Amino acid sequence: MLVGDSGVGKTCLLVRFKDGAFLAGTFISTVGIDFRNKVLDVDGMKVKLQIWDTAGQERFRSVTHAYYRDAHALLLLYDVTNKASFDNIQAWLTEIQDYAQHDVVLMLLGNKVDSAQERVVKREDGEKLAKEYGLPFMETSAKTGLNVDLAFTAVAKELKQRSMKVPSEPRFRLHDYVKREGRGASCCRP
Ligand SMILES: Nc1nc2c(ncn2[C@@H]2O[C@H](COP(=O)(O)OP(=O)(O)OP(=O)(O)O)[C@@H](O)[C@H]2O)c(=O)[nH]1
Repeated sequence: MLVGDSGVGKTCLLVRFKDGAFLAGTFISTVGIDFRNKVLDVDGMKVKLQIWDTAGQERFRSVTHAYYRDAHALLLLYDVTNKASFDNIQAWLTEIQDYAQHDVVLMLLGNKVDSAQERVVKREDGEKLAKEYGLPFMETSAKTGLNVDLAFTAVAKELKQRSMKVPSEPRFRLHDYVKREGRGASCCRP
């Protein structure tokens, strides 16, 4: 799920990743929520990502809250040419803490780095904030495509790894079940 202030470039980042194109021109703000699928090859395995693009505008906040719970990963964006969007990251993190799964994969992205002249948030500031919260961090450009595939692929890799991990403490063990049911446990031991 892509989250962050309105206008930071969430839709453009997704379109760049999905179609390899840049939506130049008039800014059409997302209404509510939208999604696109993309299948990625991660180390020889096909990983299907369903990517939800949320509206950054405050008035849609209650809609997006409902989607956090089911998100496995969040890309949290700010715009390097917009200081307020960077300052609001703290508030977004609070929101994520309140509504998302506690183990959600989270990455911080500073978008629009192609606009060097208008940049007001330094790379080091993004790095510092990410370090403070223990988050992976990248600077991206939906316009040039810089680091866009890299960011989504990093998330897909992490999700794939997690999905393949064998839980260290299985929630359900046949042996315990057999004992509880009063049947001879020995017959079911390997
Ligand atoms: N220069 C530059 N402009 C960008 C980039 N990404 C997005 N934009 C522009 O920023 C504006 C907002 O982009 P969107 O992707 O619609 O922003 P959003 O975060 O989805 O906004 P909401 O839907 O309101 O939440 C558009 O005019 C885009 O063309 C980028 O990487 N570089």
